[in-house]
Amino acid sequence: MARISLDHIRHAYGPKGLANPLYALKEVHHDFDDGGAYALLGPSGCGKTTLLNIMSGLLQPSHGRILFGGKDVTELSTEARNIAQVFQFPVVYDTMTVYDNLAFPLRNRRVPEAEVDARVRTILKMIDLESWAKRKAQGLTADQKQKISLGRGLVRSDVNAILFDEPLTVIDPHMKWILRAQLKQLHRQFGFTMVYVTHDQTEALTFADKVVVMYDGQIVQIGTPAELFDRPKHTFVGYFIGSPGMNVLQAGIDGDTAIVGGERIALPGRPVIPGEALTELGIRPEFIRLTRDGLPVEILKIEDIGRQKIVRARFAGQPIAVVLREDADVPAEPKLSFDTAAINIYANSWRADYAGAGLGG
Ligand SMILES: Nc1ncnc2c1ncn2[C@@H]1O[C@H](COP(=O)(O)OP(=O)(O)OP(=O)(O)O)[C@@H](O)[C@H]1O
Repeated sequence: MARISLDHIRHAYGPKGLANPLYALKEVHHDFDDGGAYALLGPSGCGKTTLLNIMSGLLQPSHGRILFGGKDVTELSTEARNIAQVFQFPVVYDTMTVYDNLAFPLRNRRVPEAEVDARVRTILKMIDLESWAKRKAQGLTADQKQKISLGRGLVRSDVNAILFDEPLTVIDPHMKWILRAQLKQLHRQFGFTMVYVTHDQTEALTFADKVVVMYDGQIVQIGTPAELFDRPKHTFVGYFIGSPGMNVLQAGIDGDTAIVGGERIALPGRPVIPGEALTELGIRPEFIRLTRDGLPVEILKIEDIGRQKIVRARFAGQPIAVVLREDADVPAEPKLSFDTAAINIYANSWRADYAGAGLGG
């Protein structure tokens, strides 16, 4: 296992030496800790696969270096980096048995046969294909084949890291939960450094200790699921994590008060706003209540989604969502109350710290 350091990495596809290249990765400067379980989360086209392929050596970055345990591996091939990689679609040898497919990476490295057998049996059990061990892979379904790909990624215990690129896309939903839980358990047991690409927030939040949120070729926040929920660093994180996402309202700032369409909202402190920034107020729907006293609001509709109600409303001319417990009463003429401590202020889309309030970070 190794710490993976990305040292000022940037990447542009297409011919080298263009005056104004279009960067698929703008600037990534970050360390992935030895033994960490990370998810790279973001929408389609934000650069997740590009970043993963730079780590594995499938792609050479246009700028910057990549280090494993402090050693520069930028010029090294995938094989020389000693990485296991699992892709979105199955990569299996159809003419080999399921057992031999799993044994292949170990036999390739001349691991003693007794050890090969022990490891392959463990993995067969994990992916629930024990009864298929002696059958040729060509007869399997796409999702069984993908389980073999996953198993091949996990069979070696001596890799520097295991990289997963949306590995559960073709797996049925029930099996997804099981495999994800097993990956997590394997991580706890063996301490592999794991990097897992996904655009699915549930997948990212359940798998990873640290979620790396990417947007438009940049890492916008790295944090625990709780940090991403409570203190989104960028309005995109607020919007992308959570369902519905964070409310983002255009707001003016007057000391420790936000002004939204003429309504004054107390803040937990005085936000530090650089120069002429565009300012917004962010609050998650879970931290707004409908009360008898408070700010005027127009209710548009109430969606009952089982254990919760989502209230869609208009506040000071802007759309707003409120999440209520299923049994919560909505007063006859409801008003809005914000949980002051849960309000984040954004300047040019980035979260501003509150001066001296100890809420930064
Ligand atoms: N081989 C390529 N040549 C040119 N442009 C590319 C190539 N691969 C990716 N891109 C572009 O680079 C950007 C980042 O793509 P990337 O595949 O890394 O994103 P992603 O977040 O993994 O998306 P997805 O979830 O759809 O796979 C996109 O604009 C994409 O069109």
